[in-house]
This record gives sequence, structure tokens and C-alpha cells, in this order.
Amino acid sequence: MSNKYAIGIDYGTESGRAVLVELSTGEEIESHVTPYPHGVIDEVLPDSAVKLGLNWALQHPDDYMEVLRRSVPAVMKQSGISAEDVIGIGIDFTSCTMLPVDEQGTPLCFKESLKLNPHSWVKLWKHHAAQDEADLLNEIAARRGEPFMSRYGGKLSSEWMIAKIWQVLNEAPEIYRQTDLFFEATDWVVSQMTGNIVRNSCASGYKSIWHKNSGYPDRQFFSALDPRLDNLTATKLRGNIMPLGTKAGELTPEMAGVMGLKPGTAVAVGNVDAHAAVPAVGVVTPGKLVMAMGTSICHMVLGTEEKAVEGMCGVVEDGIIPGYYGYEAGQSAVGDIFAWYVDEAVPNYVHMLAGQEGIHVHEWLEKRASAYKPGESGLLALDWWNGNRSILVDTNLTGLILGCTLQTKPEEIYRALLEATAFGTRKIIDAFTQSGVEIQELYACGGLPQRNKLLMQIYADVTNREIKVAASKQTPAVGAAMFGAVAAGAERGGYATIQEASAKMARVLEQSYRPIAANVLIYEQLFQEYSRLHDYFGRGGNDVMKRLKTIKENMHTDVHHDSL
Ligand SMILES: Nc1ncnc2c1ncn2[C@@H]1O[C@H](COP(=O)(O)OP(=O)(O)O)[C@@H](O)[C@H]1O
Ligand SMILES: O=C(CO)[C@@H](O)[C@@H](O)COP(=O)(O)O
Repeated sequence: MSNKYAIGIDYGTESGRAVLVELSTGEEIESHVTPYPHGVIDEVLPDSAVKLGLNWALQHPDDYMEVLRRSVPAVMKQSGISAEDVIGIGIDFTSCTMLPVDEQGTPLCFKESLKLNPHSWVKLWKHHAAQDEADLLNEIAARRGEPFMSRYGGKLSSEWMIAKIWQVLNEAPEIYRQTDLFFEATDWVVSQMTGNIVRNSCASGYKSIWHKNSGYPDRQFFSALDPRLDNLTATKLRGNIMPLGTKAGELTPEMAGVMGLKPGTAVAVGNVDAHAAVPAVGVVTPGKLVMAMGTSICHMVLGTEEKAVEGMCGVVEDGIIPGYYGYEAGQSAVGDIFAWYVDEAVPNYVHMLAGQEGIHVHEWLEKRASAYKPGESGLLALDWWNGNRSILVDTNLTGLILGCTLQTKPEEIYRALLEATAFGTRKIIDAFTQSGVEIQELYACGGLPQRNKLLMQIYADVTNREIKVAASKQTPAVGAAMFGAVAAGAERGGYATIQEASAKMARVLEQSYRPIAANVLIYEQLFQEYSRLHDYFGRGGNDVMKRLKTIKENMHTDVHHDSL
């Protein structure tokens, strides 16, 4: 029998990437990246003068289709393999990235009459404008003693589905009324490929308060939020919810033509980006924390029991690997913080020197920052540039750098920012282990681990744990391809289970990062200081960050009104 292949597509924040993977070894034959033509829409709606509010982040649904139109034919062409031998497709996506569609599955923002309404567009995972709804949801759920709250670390994020839907209802009831379904973007793309409406258990579990045994919360809960949401789950969230690895359907002839593949190719149910990465680094058992490190970090670990962990994003049975409870926590900004610093705050001379050395500013800063010992700069930062997802679950928190003097150098600030994100991860690890979810080893994947060695050494030192690094630079896409192979099934040359696929296809680099004892000691001291700042600013000791944000929002509203 000829070699068989699957295609995995990873839909990130800025781009979608397709990889073509050989199934017996996991070898990545070809990959192709399509940057989203419209990128992240956070200022003005496309082709319009409609300005977006603070904390908005939207996307264009056609950008996702563009990835299918460009990247899939590209990997097929580059590889020269026959479409007959591609037996499965899997996709993974940022989440909760959601959109409203009509009865035909057409996104409402494609309609002339609705396209100027920001609520008709895709709300990206990092859309943070539903915080009021999230706060109220948490208050009402706590008052009612809703049992599901313990599965979500005691608080639901404004990034998740119900807060986002409620914001649509509050601010654009006409869009809510015209919405037939609210979709996770991953499920919408699968529906476009197969013609079937199938939701995936992973995104539904983590982001939409769905539970394998008890389903969604009852109608009384939704009525208590808002009587207009009473029947939400039976109407606008309806649809079969299927476990990961299930075949959602087969590629339609039309989409097969667009993608250069065969009609009938198996398509797996959608998945969440970070979660797809777990089997792709070979993690199918408990005790191993997988960190998907990119724009943000998602932390995933498996367990055999359901435990309550402060501030986790969720624990979902079968949510990552069938047969286990999958735990997820996360930091809403990591690479994004470093990007902010490089783009917005690094002095011009650094850009010039990096240019003269022919290296990227990140590399220049990393090189210089590596010359410092932990603690040597006297700086400490709080990594809340995009709020705090875990463990405080509060998007109203903001960033902080402490200890600057007239001598402070850009590379010292860069190092303090790297360290701050490592302390954020350490907080998450401590929350898990203190609640009885074991973590012995760390695995890292995503865009950061192979780009920044200093960052990885700092993480090993701050967490005092060895970190293994994924061999692939496209780990979620490889994981998605594995699920595509499982959807195709063993009889067609794929795999019967994700565990089998992982055993054959997963790969990590030989070189790992081990903690350096001297650094561990200093970082322990710095972490104690970080924890004091964390609690002071994050747990009500001083709500200055929130007061500043309120003043800013009020000023923004005034300025906006003045300019009308
Ligand atoms: N050398 C580097 N050191 C630290 N961060 C980097 C470096 N190069 C890129 N980044 C950051 O990595 C992030 C992109 O990560 P990636 O995993 O590729 O994307 P995504 O999170 O969208 O999947 C960006 O936020 C970027 O600023
Ligand atoms: O929240 C999740 C997964 O649960 C992510 O999709 C979100 O943090 C975005 O991830 P990226 O940093 O774009 O890889």
C-alpha cells in the first residue's frame, strides 16, 4: 500500500498554516502559511469608517476560507503527492473565536444590510469587550450556587462563548434575533468543508459550559442571566456535539475542488489549537503539562479525576485525550507582550543596532539580556498586558514594570518581561499542584520555544522543572492532522485512536532545558515578590488598575462624543 497522508490546518491569531503529514512516521512533508488578509480587526471595520470600541478584536470569516483556498493546494503542489493518498483533514483554531450565521450558514457580516454592525463579525478569542457580561454572569452563577462553576476555576472569562453572545444580545439585539446559530469558528469551517453542522466536545466543554453527561446549564440559569437567553442552548447553540477524533463528515465535491483534494476525504470534528498540540508532543497520560507558547500560552494537563483548581479555564472529561479529564489554564498575552515592547517601546538605537548586526530586534534583545543574571536588573514586572486569564480571570488588570532607574536598559526590561510571563506560568503550575493535579514534566510547543532560548531557560529555572520542546514548529497542525487520521480510521490507512497516532507520529527535540540550581534559588525569591504584587494588584489590595481603566474608558467615550 502506498504511503498515506493527512492535512492539519492550524488557525492562529494572525495566520492559518497547513501541514501535510505522512502517517506512518509523522514526517512533515510540506507546510504553507496564509497570513489573514484582514489580520486582527481592532480599530475600523473593513471597507468602512465604522470605528470599534476599546478592547474589541474581530476577524473576517473569508480569511479562514482563504487558508483552505491557498495553503492546502500549495502543500499538495509542493509535495507532488496524489490527492488519492490524503485520507484525512483535521483543523484546530483559536478559541473562543465565534461568529453568528444565518439558516444557510452564511456569516451575518457577509450581508450588505448587516456588515456595518460590528456584532455581525467574528469575535476573536481576545475580544475583551464582554467583561461586563462576564462579571454579571459570574455574580449570578455564584449567587445561584451553580455547580458548573467549580469546573471553570470559579469564574468564567469574558473571552468565552456565553459572555460574547450576551454582549451581542445587549448591544445589537437585531443581530441576535437574526442569528440562526452562534458557531465556534472551528465548527463553522468544518461545516463549510462537509456541509454538516457538528460541534466539537472540546470547544463546547471549555468555552460554552457544556458537559459530557449533563449538557449545558439548565434554562433557569440562562433566564436568570436574561429572560431573552432562556432558550439559547436549544436554539442558537443547537447541534450535535461530537468527541475529538470523530469524523464530522466528508469533503464535499465543491470544497474538494477548491482545496485540490478528493471528494469524500474524511474531515475530523474541529479542535482548539492548544489542545490539538498535546498528542503531537506525545502526551497522552497525566503528569505532563503541555504549554502552547505563542501570542498567548495555554497550559494543558491530563488527570484521572475531576478536581477544582482556582482560575483554571476548565476541566473537561475527554476534552483533550479520550479517557482522561483534560485541564486547561492560560495566560492571555505572552508573545504579544514581547511584540508590544519591540513594536512600541524599544528605543530607535536598538532597531538600528539590530539592523546593523542583521538580526531581528527580539534576537538582539535576547542576546543582550542573556548576559544578565537573574535579579541583576532590579526589575520585576506583572504580565497583565492583556488582562489575566489564569488564575485571576480578570481582563481589567493591566501591566506593570517595577524598579526602573535612570540606568535601566532596554534588554533589562525585555528580560523582566520574559521573567514576568514565566512567573505567571509558575502561578498556574502551583494552582494545579496545590489542588492535587500532578505536574512532573513540562513540554513546550508553539512559535516561542524554538525562537528564544533565554525564555525557555528562564521557564525551566522559574518552574524548577525540565522542559522538553516539540520537534515541530507547527505542533497544533500536526496534532490536527493526527485527528484527521483518526477520523479516516485504521481501515483507510489512518489510526483507530489518537493514542496510536501519537505513539507513531509525535516527536520532541533531543535537547531539553534543565533548571540551573543557582538561578532557581534567586528566582524563588523573585517569585515571592511577584506573588506579593500579584495579590496586591490582582486580589483587591489596590484596584488602581481598574480605576485607571475606568477613567480611560470615560475619557474615550467623551472624546468619541466630542468628535461626532
Ligand atoms: N524571538 C522571539 N522571542 C520572543 N517572542 C517572539 C520572538 N519571535 C516572535 N515572537 C512572538 O511570538 C508570537 C507568535 O507566536 P506564534 O506561535 O508564531 O503565533 P500564534 O500564537 O498566533 O499561533 C508573537 O507574539 C511574537 O511577538
Ligand atoms: O484560548 C485558547 C485555547 O483555549 C487559544 O486559542 C488562545 O489563547 C489563542 O492562542 P494563540 O496564542 O493564538 O496560539
